[in-house]
Amino acid sequence: MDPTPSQTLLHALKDADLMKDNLLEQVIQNNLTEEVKNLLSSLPKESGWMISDHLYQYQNFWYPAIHLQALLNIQRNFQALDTDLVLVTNPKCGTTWLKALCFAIVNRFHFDNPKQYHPLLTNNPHILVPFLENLYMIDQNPDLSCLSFNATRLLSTHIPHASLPDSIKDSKCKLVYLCRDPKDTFISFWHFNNKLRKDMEHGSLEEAFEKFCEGVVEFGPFWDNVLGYWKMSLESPERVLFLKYEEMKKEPKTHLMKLAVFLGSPFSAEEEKDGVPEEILNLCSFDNLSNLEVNKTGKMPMAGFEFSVFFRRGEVGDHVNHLTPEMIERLDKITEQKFLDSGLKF
Ligand SMILES: Nc1ncnc2c1ncn2[C@@H]1O[C@H](COP(=O)(O)OS(=O)(=O)O)[C@@H](OP(=O)(O)O)[C@H]1O
Repeated sequence: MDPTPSQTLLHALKDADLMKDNLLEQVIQNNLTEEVKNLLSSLPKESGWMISDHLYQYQNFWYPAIHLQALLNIQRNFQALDTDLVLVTNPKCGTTWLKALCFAIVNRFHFDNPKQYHPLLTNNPHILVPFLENLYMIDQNPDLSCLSFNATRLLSTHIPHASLPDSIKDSKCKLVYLCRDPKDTFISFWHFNNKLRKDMEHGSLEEAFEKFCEGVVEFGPFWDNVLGYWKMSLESPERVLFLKYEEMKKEPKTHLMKLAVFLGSPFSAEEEKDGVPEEILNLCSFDNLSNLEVNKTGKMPMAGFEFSVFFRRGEVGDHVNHLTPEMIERLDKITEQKFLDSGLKF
């Protein structure tokens, strides 16, 4: 089958910097179907503060055009399997870490000597556990057979619960949701955006903060994205494991053990004695991953940006170095109000 014009363009741009010369906008326009172009013209629209020029509100959440196209493709065509494992996050909440941990847990019997060889040593976690949005961005119905590495297909998404495809809602597949303090999430977003935009205009932190507070951010409002999965985890704890980045940082081993049990692959007493959980934690640690050659110099296929943008500080509380006390108070108030009566706290 001949490649579509957008596939040809993407191929040619494989190593290019999409952020330069507005190439990203060209790719986006090339990949939108007439249906989505028409839909976009009817949706509420805001100027974006991340890499996308604009965000569109669909089913109460905000998306760049290319992700809206992907969402419609996913809603229409993605067929979940009961054995799938879907990792869900708001962007910048620790997705890369969660992907690495889950990949290492689920595949540990294939690579029982991670010091010798492990795919995480030579591949970025986003390659091993791809975003559904990326798979469905260019292709309306991509071949997912490459994901069947073993019985469990590992996938990830930022799609809010309300917009998940029916096939995920109706299947028995498991979901792990990882959330993070919105103040640190916003700051992580802010730095990520600036790295991607390089020498292009960044806009001010204050403007971006205002948009974030209003909920205008990819796959946001942040709080609504969290609440959808929080409620599902309360209703169906066997299907959704709800985790917090801060708690994982504080007690990594406890959470790794919890993850393994939830994923149906608990560590045996012998594995514990042999220090397998510690080995996995070390393999997936910020220090280890961020210092691997692949993550220092490798690039995200098609998008062209460096894998290093997924690693910054990996700490809790960095927002105090960037937000004023007034900003902190404002975000905390919004969080308190949004999570009121939900039992969720940060
Ligand atoms: N292994 C590991 N352990 C702990 N923390 C880690 C790890 N890898 C990445 N990070 C930090 O996670 C932040 C990036 O978030 P995401 O991975 O969710 O980004 S993305 O949504 O996939 O683009 C970003 O947080 P900040 O440092 O606060 O910006 C990364 O540094």
